[in-house]
Amino acid sequence: MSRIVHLGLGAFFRAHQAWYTHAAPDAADWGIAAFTGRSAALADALRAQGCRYTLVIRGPETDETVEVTSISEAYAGTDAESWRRVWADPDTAIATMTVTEAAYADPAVIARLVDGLAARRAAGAGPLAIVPCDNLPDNGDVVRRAIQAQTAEDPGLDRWIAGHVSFVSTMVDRITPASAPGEPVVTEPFHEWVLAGDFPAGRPAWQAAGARFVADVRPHEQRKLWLLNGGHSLLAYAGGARGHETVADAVSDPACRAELERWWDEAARHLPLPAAEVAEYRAALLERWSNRRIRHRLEQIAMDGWQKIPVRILPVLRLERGAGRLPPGAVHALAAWVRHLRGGASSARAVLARLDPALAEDRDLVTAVTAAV
Ligand SMILES: NC(=O)c1ccc[n+]([C@@H]2O[C@H](COP(=O)([O-])OP(=O)(O)OC[C@H]3O[C@@H](n4cnc5c(N)ncnc54)[C@H](O)[C@@H]3O)[C@@H](O)[C@H]2O)c1
Ligand SMILES: O=P(O)(O)OC[C@@H](O)[C@@H](O)[C@H](O)[C@H](O)CO
Repeated sequence: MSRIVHLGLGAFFRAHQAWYTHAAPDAADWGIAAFTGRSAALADALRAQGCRYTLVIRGPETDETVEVTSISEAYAGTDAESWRRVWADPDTAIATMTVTEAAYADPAVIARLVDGLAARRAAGAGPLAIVPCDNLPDNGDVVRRAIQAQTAEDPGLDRWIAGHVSFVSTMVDRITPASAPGEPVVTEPFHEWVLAGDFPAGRPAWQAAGARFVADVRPHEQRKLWLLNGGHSLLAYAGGARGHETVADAVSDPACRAELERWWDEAARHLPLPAAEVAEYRAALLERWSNRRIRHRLEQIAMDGWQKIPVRILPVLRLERGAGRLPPGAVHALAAWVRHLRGGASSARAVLARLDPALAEDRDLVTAVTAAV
């Protein structure tokens, strides 16, 4: 039986949400019907293994191997008939997604959710929770607004969604490098999942596996997006330029490490959290990133900067500029990204203008980023 439908059968989903569901004490009641983004290859490979797969939890010295059994069905993203059937099933209580940050701006992705919701409404299958698990602030709200933009001309569906669908915002964390279809998924021992929102048709006892249910996910999200993901992006661009291949390589380079610490100092000033908690998180990140047995490639992290920089670096940059400061850590992160983009016609000003026209008018900032490129 499947009671969760998932979109985006990538490595992270298999290391995180599927693992949490597998590890929950009531796992037997909660199968997952998982859909790939588009291609059939991963769904075929998974089905050939009875939907079971190996998760390698890779510590600094040893591996733990888990056979994850929470996926009950696997389909190609193009299988619209199965998609609608699962959404229309009254047993389905939750829809999760990991489709990359870029996909939230893709109307076709949102249209698939709308299609599923319309099938559910037509079947009278009752309420459910939508739980996005990508690295975006207020991801529940982002999906709600994107869906509303598409259902504005269908007031019946719009009202049904308002009365039956809960949008849960989440902070998700578990470093999981890319893996090929059929290969085990490799992940780190650390895992974190913080969720805010209702589950009107129930949920697995994910808390038993370490998930936390809170009223407001924002402080957790900012800590993770600014320190971990912002630090990752900085290392990806600055470390890549210095010839490093992985996060562990870059963070062990004193020049990259100094830039990282500067960025962290700036971000920490704006986190609504006790200083001791932030210091502990920074220390834990350095330990996680120095695990050389996890080969997390900078090239993978550097992708889609246009979606990542606005949520990882810009919030802190704006707060610093608002306080009249020209923050060297954020400036260097932007400069490293501009350098990474160069080769095309990008200049610091053009990059800033695409991010936010107001930033491109900030002459001191443009001059500082240009000088640092
Ligand atoms: N890998 C990590 O360490 C990690 C940690 C926390 C959060 N995340 C989040 O999970 C996302 C996916 O990471 P991953 O490691 O699984 O990557 P991945 O490349 O293994 O998987 C990405 C998935 O997204 C799907 N996808 C991409 N574009 C799509 C589109 N336009 N429509 C529908 N589906 C689409 C792909 O088909 C694939 O199933 C990240 O972008 C991030 O937001 C990842
Ligand atoms: O997965 P992306 O492409 O959103 O970002 C790359 C990394 O910063 C990210 O995957 C982190 O490893 C992850 O967010 C840790 O939980």
